[in-house]
Amino acid sequence: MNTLKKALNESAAMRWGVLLLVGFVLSVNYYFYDAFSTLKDLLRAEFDFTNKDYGLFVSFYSVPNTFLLMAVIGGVILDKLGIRRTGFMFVFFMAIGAVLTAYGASDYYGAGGIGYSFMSSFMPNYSPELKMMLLGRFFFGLGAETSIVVISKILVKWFKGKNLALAFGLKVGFGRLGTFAALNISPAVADKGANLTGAIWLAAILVCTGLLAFIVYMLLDAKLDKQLEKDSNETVTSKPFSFRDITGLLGNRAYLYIALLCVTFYSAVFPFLAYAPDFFADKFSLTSVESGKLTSLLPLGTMFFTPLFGWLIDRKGKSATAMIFGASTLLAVHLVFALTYFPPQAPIILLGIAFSLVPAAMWPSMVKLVDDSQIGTAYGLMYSIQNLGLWGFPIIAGSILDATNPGNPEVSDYTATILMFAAVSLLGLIFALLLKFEDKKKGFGVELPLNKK
Ligand SMILES: NCCCC[C@H](NC(=O)[C@@H](N)CCCCN)C(=O)O
Repeated sequence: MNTLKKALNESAAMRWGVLLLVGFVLSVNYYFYDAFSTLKDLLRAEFDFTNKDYGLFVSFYSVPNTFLLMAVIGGVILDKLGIRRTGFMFVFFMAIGAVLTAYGASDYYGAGGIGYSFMSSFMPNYSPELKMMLLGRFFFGLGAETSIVVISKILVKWFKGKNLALAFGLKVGFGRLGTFAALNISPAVADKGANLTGAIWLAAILVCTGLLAFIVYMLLDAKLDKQLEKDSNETVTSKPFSFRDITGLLGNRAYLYIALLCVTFYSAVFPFLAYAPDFFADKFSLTSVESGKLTSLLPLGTMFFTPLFGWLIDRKGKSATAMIFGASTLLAVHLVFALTYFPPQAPIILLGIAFSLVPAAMWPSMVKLVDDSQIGTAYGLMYSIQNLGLWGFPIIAGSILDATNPGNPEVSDYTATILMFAAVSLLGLIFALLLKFEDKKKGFGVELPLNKK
């Protein structure tokens, strides 16, 4: 009889339970990120947000990750402090940031609550509400990006050798579920402005429940470590972090092209999504609930398509071609949105296909381009570069919108803004093509099935 007790990660039920738990943390992260896109008009009506103010608010998520290189540093901290301490710290930052944002939008704060007079004492062009919400978004972003890296490491710990690729595909699916929920729930709760703060507090409370879920995960993680008779500190990498790793990666043309594809592709999707409900509402005369539902077709499709494309690419390869196809589709969809009144349902589904193809092909391709020992730094750096776009493009989009719609009217013309997203998609397509040529020249094997390095 086998007297040895099975380790927790040997149990399939435990593994999928862990995926549910950390998937929930990722869902609330994406929920909060996307909860404001259907509230854009209400923020304008309630707090006098210009389009640029709104863009600034969306982009503040990326300030710590880009300018303080937090996505890279977070990965280094993770390797040093381990999953539990790093995860708790960064999910906590996320929760603090979410609560500060909701506080900034609350009636109590607006009526001169704690911090109001301080926030009124500088930069008078920005309202005290906006400044408090920016501070919140900063801490939320600081925690959110590194917590995504922590969750990847948790999945490796529990699923290595046991459906890891599927677990990663489902992880992205959990993120999209959060976006889908935000686009549907947020405008319904806000009730045309009657309960705007309620919708923001709901998003903040969800992030706090994510912190509770992470604490539950920490108990399982500690138990697993005990069973494996090793402290998570033992996961420390033997190789210390060096800035030369970064310069080395940037000297690898294939890495550079995939990082540039990452920033351009995601900049034409996430910042677009932040404006999409308002764009659809204005162009097709929809209510915020209807335009939220329409936009949510995109994350709904990606929930299913991303794992499916991941599974296909695992077996058939053709990652570089998939990225070219995804980037061209994105370009075509933005041109249709900008220049025609074609019913938006079909293009948004196509956008969902593009938004599944590129992530499913791009993230795993990294293993073909860089050495295993550099993979953490390679992803961290790619996140930081990506965040540069997630920081800049919401502001650029808002500025174009303000410039082409003087007087901040209720119904805006989005043509120039969406053409800007089309131009960014075109750059993405060029980088995808360059990646394919570079791969052909150097023989990295990006087109081969993933299990053949
Ligand atoms: N293993 C990498 C998965 C990344 C998924 C990717 N997310 C990001 O790129 C984040 N850095 C940015 C998220 C911003 C919105 N929440 C994705 O496709 O979602």
